[in-house]
Amino acid sequence: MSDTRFVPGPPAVLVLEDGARFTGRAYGAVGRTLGEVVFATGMTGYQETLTDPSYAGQIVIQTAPHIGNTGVNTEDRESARIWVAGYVVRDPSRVVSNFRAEGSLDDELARDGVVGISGIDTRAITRHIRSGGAMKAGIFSGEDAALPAAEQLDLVRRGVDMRGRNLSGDVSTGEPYRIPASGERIGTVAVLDLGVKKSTLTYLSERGFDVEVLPQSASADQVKALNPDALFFSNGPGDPAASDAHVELLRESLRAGVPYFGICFGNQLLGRALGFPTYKLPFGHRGINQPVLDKTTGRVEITSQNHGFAVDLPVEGVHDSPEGFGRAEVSHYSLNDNVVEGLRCLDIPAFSVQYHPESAAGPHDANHLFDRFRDLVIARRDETTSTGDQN
Ligand SMILES: NC(=O)CC[C@H](N)C(=O)O
Repeated sequence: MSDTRFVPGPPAVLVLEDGARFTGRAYGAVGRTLGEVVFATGMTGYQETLTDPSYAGQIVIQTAPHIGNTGVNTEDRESARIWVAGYVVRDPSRVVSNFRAEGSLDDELARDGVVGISGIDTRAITRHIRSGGAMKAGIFSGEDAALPAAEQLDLVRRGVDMRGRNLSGDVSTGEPYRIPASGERIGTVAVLDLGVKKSTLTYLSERGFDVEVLPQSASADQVKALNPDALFFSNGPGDPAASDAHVELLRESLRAGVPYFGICFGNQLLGRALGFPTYKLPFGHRGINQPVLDKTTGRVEITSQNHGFAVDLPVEGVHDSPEGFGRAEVSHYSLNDNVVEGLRCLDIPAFSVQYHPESAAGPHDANHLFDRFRDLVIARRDETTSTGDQN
């Protein structure tokens, strides 16, 4: 148990684009931050949530009231830093109490310069957003808390909209790197890092892939130079409609018959590559208790999710790809609201899910999808060996 004690910071205010104001105390860094306000319903796993790069540009409201109890540790980080644009909590733990803790969340937020606010009725704001939709917001603390309310609101309204936003360059690795297979080696997977989480790379390596991680700016030639047995696009922040270069990169690889698996942003980009549009959800899905039906097995999985956009397709039926990639179907959908949660191509070796089979945080119901990917790659390899197809 650490003796790090949380002392509530100076007054702070959360201002929403529609004019709503909620007062509290500074938590983490003191100052000003702007972003899109969204809520996450996970009862555990705040550290994994905060270090998920998909949250870049977003002010996250945690509906679980008590946050920070177990502090922070190196092992539970999903990336090198906290990525949320701001953090809104009800009741930060006064003490850190866990044998794995290396420090407090309050200090970690401050270290990464993340402005937060505590003492907020997070459930009330969640209900507000549930009816009003995700919107722009700002947290103002310290000197910024004293700015006139009209000025604060003006700053919030002039903030950047998540629609049309490409944030991949902010979160992706600058340089390629490699993680060797830790299981029995089956081949090489090229991973386009659009904001990848550590757990995803671990799962891929454990399934026998040498994992070649590429920056989001990678060219088709860079991918080809690796002669990969498979391609993977990660989760990531931003609007999939603003990622044309990634869509083109994916199309080129799909045309060459390279097996593909995508998670979250990688699902939206598969949808776009096939020629289907994406759209913005009213308030998104963020939490670790989201029920999804896997149509291919008839099983329900309780999944970890974090998305504000989705692929626009009817969940029933088979859909012809307007881009000439054959037939595709919705393989998974949300049992809460029928939103598309997975795609499966019937004529090319490609599939993807909108949710997070790597969990972290969340239940492990969907981990088997990494096996599905490995099996797809092995099947494709056996097929090309027997037909002499060198694609
Ligand atoms: N976790 C993700 O990959 C999120 C994808 C996308 N940025 C969305 O909000 O829908």
